[in-house]
Amino acid sequence: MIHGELHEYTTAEVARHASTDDCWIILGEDGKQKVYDITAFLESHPGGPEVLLDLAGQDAQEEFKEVGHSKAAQDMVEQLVIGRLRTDGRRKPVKKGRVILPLAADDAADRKLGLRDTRLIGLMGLTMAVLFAYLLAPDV
Ligand code: HEM
Repeated sequence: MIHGELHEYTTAEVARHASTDDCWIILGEDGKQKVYDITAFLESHPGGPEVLLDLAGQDAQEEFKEVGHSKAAQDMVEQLVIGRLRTDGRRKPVKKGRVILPLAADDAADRKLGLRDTRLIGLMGLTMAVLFAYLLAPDV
């Protein structure tokens, strides 16, 4: 298929194809993403159908790269292309269940630490005040 003639799909359209009998994914670098119908390939995927179904209807580029797929796998992908992703200049939508969680947990830990620090500083100030009051108090 000639690249220029590929049909354009939106992320919303791709997202509607997310089941075992109708499964699309998005692959490719930002701005050059393509849409793939992987329904017929699910069962023959050497990595199993589950990993693909988890990403059904979504952008799977990051995960595809992380696995370090062979050149043969990358060539295989191109047999399944059905169109291009419509790019509207916006950032990619954040996917559900991404690595955002540990970061959020870190944030929470930071906030907790901040609160504890504030309390500690307050307590130190109070101790100093009492100490000074005691030291500076006129002798009886
Ligand atoms: C249409 C897209 C895909 C094609 C054509 C494809 C093809 C292949 C092929 C041919 C292999 C065998 C190893 C290799 O040659 O690299 C493989 C393994 C694997 N793939 Fe995919 N894959 C696709 C998408 C994905 C995605 C999105 C994931 C998401 C995590 C994934 C996860 C894996 C895993 C975990 C293995 C097993 C690696 C191993 O056992 O060493 N694949 N895939």
